[in-house]
Amino acid sequence: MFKVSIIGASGYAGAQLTALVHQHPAMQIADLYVSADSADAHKLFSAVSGQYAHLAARPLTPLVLNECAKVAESVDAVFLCTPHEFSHDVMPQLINKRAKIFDLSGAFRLPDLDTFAAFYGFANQHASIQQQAVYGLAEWFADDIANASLVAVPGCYPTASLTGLLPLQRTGLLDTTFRPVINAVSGVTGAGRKASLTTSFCEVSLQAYGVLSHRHTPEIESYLDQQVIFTPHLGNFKRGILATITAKVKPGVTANDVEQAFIQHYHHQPLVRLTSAFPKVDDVVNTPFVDVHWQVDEQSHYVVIGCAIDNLLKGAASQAMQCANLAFNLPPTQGLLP
Ligand SMILES: NC(=O)C1=CN([C@@H]2O[C@H](COP(=O)(O)OP(=O)(O)OC[C@H]3O[C@@H](n4cnc5c(N)ncnc54)[C@H](OP(=O)(O)O)[C@@H]3O)[C@@H](O)[C@H]2O)C=CC1
Ligand SMILES: CC(=O)N[C@@H](CCC(=O)OP(=O)(O)O)C(=O)O
Repeated sequence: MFKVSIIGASGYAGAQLTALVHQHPAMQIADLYVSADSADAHKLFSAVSGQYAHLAARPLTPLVLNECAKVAESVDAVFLCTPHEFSHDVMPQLINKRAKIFDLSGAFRLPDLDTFAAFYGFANQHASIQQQAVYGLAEWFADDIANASLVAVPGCYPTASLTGLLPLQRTGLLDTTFRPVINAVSGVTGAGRKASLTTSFCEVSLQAYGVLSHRHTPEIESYLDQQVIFTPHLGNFKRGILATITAKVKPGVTANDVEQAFIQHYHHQPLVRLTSAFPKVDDVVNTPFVDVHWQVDEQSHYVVIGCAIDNLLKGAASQAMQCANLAFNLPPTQGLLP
């Protein structure tokens, strides 16, 4: 059995991951952590996350910062489901110990440190750690993930966006003079569990935010190798992301070329479902799948691609688990599908 500790276990992503580890046949939970001064310190996980009230009673342990190295020495995997700043600050203590590290935050996703500072508002001061980080988009970087000591698990919007665009980009079908336009709507859990005015029940109403400035724009561009226009929206539902992407293919590219690109890249990927109609959020919520569908207009060369995921699963916890399965040489869907 692989021993696993989860830091940030009381948050939305951390609680989901805790449940996934619990049901995984080859993993066992060692410790669940919250911050040293957390209001939830010493409470039971099952009491804080009532959805998991049926799980065995486990305390949320306050994490003493200078003891993080010990955590990484005592287990096989550490999942960080914590704010970007915390993941950044703690990483020197965690990395290159016994544990493989899976960081769900954005701290180590952007290889270009100037871009990182511009979009995150603080500097990534660990350039050598950044060089060790592997991007955890499981279907696309499986070999690197298998050998990584630090996996930077992608953001939820980039997972949906890159899954839709990479097949066309990698097969050279995209008209690169046209920036793909990504409009995506996320459920409110995407913003995390902490109370805020923007995400309070009476305030949430479908609205664009982060227009032309969201930190997921450079993340998508870094791994697509192509500039995009990305507009996120907050929707008045709890879970799920629907990304609708408008791109242009090169003149002469047919609908069949586009279909073959998706089939070639995804026919052997059990968690990518090429659906027969544009995807619905409800079909992926509480599942580890990404659903993908597209339509091509051969006259105008436009293609519209729809991708749906559960932001807390394929957009966070189940993708982290896919990465851990790859890193431990386990079947990629183990613990994720019945
Ligand atoms: N929600 C989503 O859809 C997605 C989130 N992510 C990323 O995953 C991470 C977690 O997100 P999410 O679950 O939404 O956030 P939440 O705000 O719901 O949870 C954050 C968790 O981190 C803990 N925490 C905060 N500060 C510290 C600290 N200094 N030391 C240890 N634990 C700490 C919190 O507990 P406490 O404050 O009580 O200590 C809580 O358990 C973030 O980096 C987010 O950007 C990535 C993809 C999708
Ligand atoms: C609805 C909502 O607020 N979503 C979050 C993205 C969640 C995510 O993917 O998180 P990280 O990239 O931060 O890890 C946002 O737009 O900031």
